[in-house]
Amino acid sequence: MTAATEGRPSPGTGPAAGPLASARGLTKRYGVRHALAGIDLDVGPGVTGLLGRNGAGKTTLLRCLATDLDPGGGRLTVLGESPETSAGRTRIRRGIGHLPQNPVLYPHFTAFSLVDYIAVLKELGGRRARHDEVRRVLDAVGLYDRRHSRVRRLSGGMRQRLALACALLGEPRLLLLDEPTIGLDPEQRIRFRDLVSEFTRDRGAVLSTHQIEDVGALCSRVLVLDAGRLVFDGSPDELTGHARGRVWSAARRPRDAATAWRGPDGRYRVLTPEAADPPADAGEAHPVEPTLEDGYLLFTAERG
Ligand SMILES: Nc1ncnc2c1ncn2[C@@H]1O[C@H](COP(=O)(O)OP(=O)(O)OP(=O)(O)O)[C@@H](O)[C@H]1O
Repeated sequence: MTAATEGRPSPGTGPAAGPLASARGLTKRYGVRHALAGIDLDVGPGVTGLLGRNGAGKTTLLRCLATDLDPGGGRLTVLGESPETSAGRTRIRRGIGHLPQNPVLYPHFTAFSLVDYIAVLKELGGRRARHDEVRRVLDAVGLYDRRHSRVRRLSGGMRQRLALACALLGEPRLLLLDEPTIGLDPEQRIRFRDLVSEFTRDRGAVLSTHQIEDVGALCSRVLVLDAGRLVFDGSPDELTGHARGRVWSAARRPRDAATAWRGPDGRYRVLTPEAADPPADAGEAHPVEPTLEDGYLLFTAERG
């Protein structure tokens, strides 16, 4: 079933020139712990992938961009606006869509009423245009047919898609997505990729994820955070290239590999610290083409 699309609100407006978001020396501390330790960053159109270990600072960065958290220091602009003033924060919130990690959804609401409630909070147009917009985003995430279902009766993946529908309301210029594909089945993940890819033809998205395949499939640029610092900023191909000549299929697990794991064929995928010959204790070994995951694993392994 297709939702009505007429009368939908126009994309969030605001200063058009310049990056969609820009940070200089951005810091955020929780007590003595630096969650962000001086981030310099410009976010442009397209999908920017944000990778990093658990606790690296990805959610903190997204929450600062979403004006949900006050950074402790540095300069930040989002959609050309500073979040330091109340008026600036309001304009940013109207122009972005934020899918937080572990979104809280009211269980007794129906899917439609929940998205409509968020649309009211976002002050999206009159009732008719707002309802058209609610139907549009529910349709976009494949939940239009479940619009009358109570949130508590939806599966985990459906709830995640419902939260994504809320983030898409009002055609924001910048989408901030914190682990959006958690719990999605493979079909819905592809649908999600297509949706975000179409969406970012003329807008931007920052996608924090541990699903490296999503980064390879969607992102023109990838950032790696490590202990609150930006340690890599480049294309997925460049990150993959980091592992070139350092990935082996080996008969045995060598002692000094950066990373090694046993595959279903009983052989070991071995990532070596240096581009050199395979480790002598790996037994029979031959080089294999690196993946984005190899590049990321080697890059983070080098940082201890
Ligand atoms: N509310 C909080 N109070 C105290 N410390 C916090 C808080 N939120 C995050 N932290 C700390 O800040 C650091 C960065 O956390 P953050 O959630 O941004 O990491 P992340 O990269 O998103 O991790 P993950 O991949 O596990 O979601 C961690 O050391 C974390 O323990």
